[in-house]
Amino acid sequence: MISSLIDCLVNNVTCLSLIAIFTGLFYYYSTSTYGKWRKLNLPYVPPVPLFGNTFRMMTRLEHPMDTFDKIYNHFPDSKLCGFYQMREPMLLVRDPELINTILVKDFSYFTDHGIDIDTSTSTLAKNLFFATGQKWRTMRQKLSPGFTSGKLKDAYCQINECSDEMVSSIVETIGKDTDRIELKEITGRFSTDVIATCAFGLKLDTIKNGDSEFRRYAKLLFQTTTKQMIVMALSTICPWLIKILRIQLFSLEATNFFSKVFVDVIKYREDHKVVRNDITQTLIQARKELVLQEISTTEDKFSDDDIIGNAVFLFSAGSETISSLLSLCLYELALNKEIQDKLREEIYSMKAKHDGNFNNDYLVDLRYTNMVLEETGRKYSIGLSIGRVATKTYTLPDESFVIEKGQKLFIPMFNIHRDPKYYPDPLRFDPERFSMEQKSQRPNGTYIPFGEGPRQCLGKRFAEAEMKLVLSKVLSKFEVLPCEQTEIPLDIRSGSGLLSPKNELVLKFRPIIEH
Ligand code: HEM
Repeated sequence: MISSLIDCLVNNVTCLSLIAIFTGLFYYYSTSTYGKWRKLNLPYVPPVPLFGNTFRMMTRLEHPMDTFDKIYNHFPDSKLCGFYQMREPMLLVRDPELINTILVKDFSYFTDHGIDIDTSTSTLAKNLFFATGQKWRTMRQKLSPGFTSGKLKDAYCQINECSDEMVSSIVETIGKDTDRIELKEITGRFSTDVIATCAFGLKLDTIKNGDSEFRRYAKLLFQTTTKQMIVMALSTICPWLIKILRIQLFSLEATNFFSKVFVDVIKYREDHKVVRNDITQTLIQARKELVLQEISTTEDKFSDDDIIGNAVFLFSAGSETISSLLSLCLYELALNKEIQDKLREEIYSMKAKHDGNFNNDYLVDLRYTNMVLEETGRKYSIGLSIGRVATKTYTLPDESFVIEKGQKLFIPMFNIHRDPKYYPDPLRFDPERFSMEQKSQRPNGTYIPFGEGPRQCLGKRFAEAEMKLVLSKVLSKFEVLPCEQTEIPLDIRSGSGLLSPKNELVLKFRPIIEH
């Protein structure tokens, strides 16, 4: 009896000791990085064990936009401050001049995005955005020819066709029973059709025929799911576990769907010797040089998966981003009638000047439209932030701080774009902020919706041309107005990885007679 009591006690003590040791080790591990900013004497937001400063974000109690807003505003007078994303020490760069130095002048120290992702687990992860070092440099060089102004000119005609389809679809809807149009859906269908035809020669007709698998899967790729949040959390706590278990970050269903489509497109073009002046052709050329001829070195080996991964990335980057920004632009135009009228006046007069040719000169002449789009990109920086990692140790130009190799940087573009120091009354939609005069008064690094420097968005010019063309067509035919279903103010905390309207975005479309 006594011996069994002793056994039980010993067992319990062993068990409790093990739990205590494990808890102690776990606590130590989860907080072991938290001394970094204190030691470096950098202002920082005090972290909580394991979650750092991102507990509410990681548990989805708060949108990332709100989490980073609080961190950004914590130290209004600091150039740099620290925070912890789970246990990862992050350096938040608040100073625009320094941001510009990092992105442009001293880019060679900060060439990578600093996203921890095991590219061997998913075809989709093998794309330019996640690529690092020499592999990024080689692939960027191969893909850039697909986005030159010459290639863009070839795309105008296809973008115009899709814009006409969008106008017809609005006319059809209005002719039926309602003049209310839900913008997220129609702009999403439009941008899906544009990227499919311009980049891959696929005529999807999503606008005419309703939802398509392409649109469904493209949306899926940008959605931040609970699984993704868990994988992201795990990748900062125990990255080795993700590697061992080969956990996929992206939807396998969507990855398989797109992989099959693009394998088929490339195979068809090669088998039938079809040559077109588009992004697929650029990818085929990259495949020839990097995969088939193996021009690359061992440091940057490429496989067919790299080609497919980039095709899928370009497809999704080209559809979801434009659809969000276009919806937000039309929303602001509906709420700001004078700006809309001024924009329409410019479209009419430039159409007359260029005899109705929507060519490059026409687009260059759309100066006010450009200002409207710039202001949309400022107020709604859909990417929220830009990431970089120091690929070499870097001393700040004023020698006040050393950024050590491997340090991840967080560039808060959304917050800079809404900082009253650079943009007074930041929630007011005012394209005049982008007049030559006002622009020249702002420091570099205060306007970066597409990033900046050698790693700037590859599709920037494509995106700008596409939005100018579709606005030209739609606003020539319709006046957009708010209605009782329009959400004011608009909540942009959507569940996708991008900032975009959380709920339906409904506007009233009133046909106008073009003069
Ligand atoms: C309104 C539309 C868009 C916005 C606001 C946007 C924004 C961005 C941003 C902020 C980056 C990161 C830049 C950096 O790290 O400095 C980026 C990268 C990228 N974007 Fe876009 N983008 C848009 C449309 C597009 C389109 C239409 C495409 C292609 C069809 C595209 C392709 C890419 C690629 C390939 C990268 C990675 C570049 C690299 O790492 O070298 N984007 N974009």
